[in-house]
Formats: sequence, C-alpha cells, structure tokens
Amino acid sequence: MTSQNPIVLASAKYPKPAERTFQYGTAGFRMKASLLDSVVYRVGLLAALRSRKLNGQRIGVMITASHNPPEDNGVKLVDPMGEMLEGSWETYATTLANAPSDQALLEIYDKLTSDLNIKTENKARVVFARDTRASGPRLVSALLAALEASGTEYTDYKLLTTPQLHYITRCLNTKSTPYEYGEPTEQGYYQKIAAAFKAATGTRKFNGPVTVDCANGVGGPKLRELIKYLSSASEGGLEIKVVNDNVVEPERLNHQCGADFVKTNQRPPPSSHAAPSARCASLDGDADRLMYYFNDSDSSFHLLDGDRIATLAALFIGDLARNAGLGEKIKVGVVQTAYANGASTSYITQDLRLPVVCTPTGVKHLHHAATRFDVGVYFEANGHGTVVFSDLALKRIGKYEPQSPAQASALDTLRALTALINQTVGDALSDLLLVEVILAHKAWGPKEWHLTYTDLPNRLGRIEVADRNIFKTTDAERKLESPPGVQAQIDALVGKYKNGRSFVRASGTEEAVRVYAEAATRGEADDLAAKVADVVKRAGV
Ligand SMILES: CC(=O)N[C@H]1[C@@H](OP(=O)(O)O)O[C@H](CO)[C@@H](O)[C@@H]1O
Ligand SMILES: [Mg+2]
Repeated sequence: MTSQNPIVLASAKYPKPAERTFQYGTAGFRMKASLLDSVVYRVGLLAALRSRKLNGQRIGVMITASHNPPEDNGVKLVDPMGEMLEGSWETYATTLANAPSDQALLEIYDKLTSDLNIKTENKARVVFARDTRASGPRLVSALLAALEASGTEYTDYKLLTTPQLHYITRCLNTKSTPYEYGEPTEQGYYQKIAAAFKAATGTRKFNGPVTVDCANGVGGPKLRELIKYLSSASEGGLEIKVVNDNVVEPERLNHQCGADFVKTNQRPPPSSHAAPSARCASLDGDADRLMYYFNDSDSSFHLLDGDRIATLAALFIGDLARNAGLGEKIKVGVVQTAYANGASTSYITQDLRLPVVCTPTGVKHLHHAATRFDVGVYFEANGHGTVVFSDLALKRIGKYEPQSPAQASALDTLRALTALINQTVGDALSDLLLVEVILAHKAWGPKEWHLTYTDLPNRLGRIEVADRNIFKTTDAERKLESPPGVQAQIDALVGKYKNGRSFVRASGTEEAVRVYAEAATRGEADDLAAKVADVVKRAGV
C-alpha cells in the first residue's frame, strides 16, 4: 500500500507550503529558513536518486545561504567530482520541490527512477554539512528523514565551509584511484593546503600580517583551525589576524561585515581599523568568496575584488609556466562574467595577452568554461572563483624535467599551486593563501597589486519590478532580447558616455533586476546607471 511507503510517511512531517513555488536557482534553493523544510527533505531524495544513478558515488548536500541574512537558509547539491550539480538535474530538483502532496512526491520520485533508468538495487551514499545558521540543525533533521526513507548511507560532516564539503566529496569519490584528490576529512583538507602553502612560499617573506574578516560565519572557526597547521609568524610564516568570527550570536552573521558587505558598499566593515596599506580580506558566510581591500595613506579605500584576484593569479601562473619552460605547452585562459570591470578585461587581453571568455552569472557556468583551458582562471567580480588545471596540464606539470635551476624553482611553485588551489570550487581560504603566496613572491603590497590597472568607475543597482522574468537576456547576459525595444534604449544611453557599458538582467537569487553600468568617470557611471534604471522601471511595470 503506497500510504505505507516510507517516503510518503516521512514527507507528511515536512509538508510543502501550499502557495509557494520553489526554484533551484543560481546557487540551489535559498529563502527564509522557515519555508525550507519540505525543500530540504525533497533535496535529500534527489541526492539519493543522483547517487544511485551514479552507482553509489557520494553526492554532497550543503545547507547554507552564504551571504544572505541570518534568517535565510539554503540547500545545494555537490556532484561526485566536487562540482555543482549537473544542470539537467536542477529541473528534477525543482519538480520534486513543487510536488503538491506527499503522494505526488512519491509518484515523481518513482517516475524519475524509471525515466532515468536508475537501478533501485544500487547503493545511495550522501555526505552533508551546514554553516553556522541557527536553522541548520532543524533542516538537517529534514534531510536525515529523506536519507533514511530512501535507504541512503550517509555521513554528517557537521559544520564545514561550502568548499570543504566540495573537497571532501571529491576525495571520497577518487579514493584509491589515479586521481586521488586527498584525505577525505576536514583535517586532510588543512594538511593538504598547509603543506602546499609552505612549498609554494619557499623562502619568500610576507610583508606584515593579513587581517581576515570572517563575516561571523563558518569561515571564522575554520580559518582558526587552518592556522594551527601553518607556520607561525615567528617561524617566518604568515600572520593571519582573524576578526568578525563571532558564531555564538548567529544574528551577527554577514551583519555589517563580510565579502558581500564590502563589495556592495565599496567600504570596509565599520569595525575595521586597518593601518594604511595593511592587507585586509573578507570572507562571506560560507567562505567561498574572498575580497581584499586596503586604505591608502590618504585614507582612500581600494577594493581588490574577484577581477583583481583573477588577474593576479593569471599573471603569476602564466609567468610560472613560462619560467618553468612550459609556456608553449600550457595555455592559461581567464573566464569572467559581464560584471567584470572592463579595465580588467582589457588588462588580461592587452597586457597579459591571455584569452578571456565571458559566461552567464553563476559559478557553474564559469567553472565549466574554465575546464576548456589547460589552466582556467575564473572569478566572479564578487570574489567567488578558483583556478582549474586540466588533466593534461597536471600531467605535463608533473612529468616535466626542468632544464635549469630557475626552471626547477618555477616548476616547484607551480606544482605546489596545483595542490594549494581548491580545484572543485571557489574557496576563500585556499584563495587567501594563493594571493598571499603571489604577493610574497612578487614582494608586492596591496598598492602594487592595485597599480596593475585602473578600474573603470562602476555602479551595481537593484530594482524591484512586478515580474523580473520578463527580462530575458542573450550574449552571456550582456543584451536584453525582451521586453522588446529596451535594449535599443540602453544602447542609445551607453553611446553617450566615454567607455560606457551597461547591461540589465534578472537576478537568479533575488526578486529583483540588476543594473550594471560603468564609464570613464564616477559621475558618468552613476548617471548612466540611474538612466538605465529608469528605463528598467518603465519597462517593468
Ligand atoms: C551580481 C552578482 O554578484 N550576482 C551574484 C548572485 O547572483 P544573481 O543571479 O545576480 O542574483 O548570487 C550568485 C550566487 O551566490 C552569484 O554567483 C552571483 O555572482
Ligand atoms: Mg558563498
């Protein structure tokens, strides 16, 4: 009798809010935590299906809402190699989440099982973790109910950063293969990164400490843990000052601090008292985004965002490959979105002479495009990104016999970077150490880094309209194809500004439309943004 089915029985405890329609968005499901129990339960079922479909490979489930306010939460799935869930499965997630009743849910679950030829006798294995939000433990119970009901083996990794769960998922699925990624534990993560950081740094010196604002999220305790594995400043290691790491009061999460605050407000967290030219960095709530910034001697604030991290990494890795004698064999490329500052794109193509690809927003798109290069550097302007090395590049870097001491030294550093960089997903802790290694090698402070190019003044706005879905884009989100006529109005405005560029797209994570504009001066960028916003408001009513 179907009413006795464990999936139906457990589902009754996590009823779907009737009037709600859910969507697996840019970064999974994300909303007020109070609305999320049924979604998490159903995501648990999907994780079971995905694992069975892939012959029992581990699937990761991360419960987090990243930079969103403390009362929000979210859930997303991690594929076996530590990548984001394959695109076609997002639709199944959405369908399951919207099943109107427990019985309908079971029918969709069974239909997916047969449509996707999933062998029910296969094992299902899931690993999961959460950030520090107060709603996390409650949502974990909903997830557990689904894993039990679907006969899934699971491991609860408790509190982790999102990238740590991605790392562990890949380690588990590559264990005892030629592609073994590392020890599938939190400790293994720290050991791997710390050893690689030491090797990549070599004898270089750090120019003073770096202060890291942890957004009062899971990155705080995890960074403190990582520090235990690194050489101390007295041993010549990097001094890391941890601030905003209060996870005891969950309401402080992302409040007046963190990577999103810094990027959106273009100013340091109010609690920051950094000395001139001191290196400061901010993580977001689940520690997959990183922002750097500093105050100049005249107190002017400078942001070193994802574009800056991408250009720094591309410059350094390109030089290392050449110096190691692999310049011809390893092609470095950069992947950005339309939100990348136009000056960064010109710097990459004209100064670094590297190819740039532009993809739609969302790291899954960038990651995918980056894997087409031997070494693909990808970052969103908001600080989410990493570097991926192709199997061929890894093989070449691993096998190459250096022809001189200089080549040997560059090769050693390059090899260390392949282990330091989390290749599964953007990882603020790993990216932080990557930036520190590069600055130490170049003997650069934030000022020298900032001098590599001059950002075009820009403005990112957010407009609430009746229905954001009428705004449909093409050309990697750089042009609107609907509503009709709106793009022509934007083009006409852009044409009036020196170095003007502007585009409009519906957010994938919020009920809003985003307007981006840049131009030669601050006044012109603001003006262009305001005028384009007016066009959007008129079109959106
Ligand atoms: C302009 C912007 O920063 N957009 C963010 C934001 O997406 P939207 O689709 O723009 O809401 O959240 C995404 C998930 O964190 C992130 O990948 C993306 O970069
Ligand atoms: Mg995040």
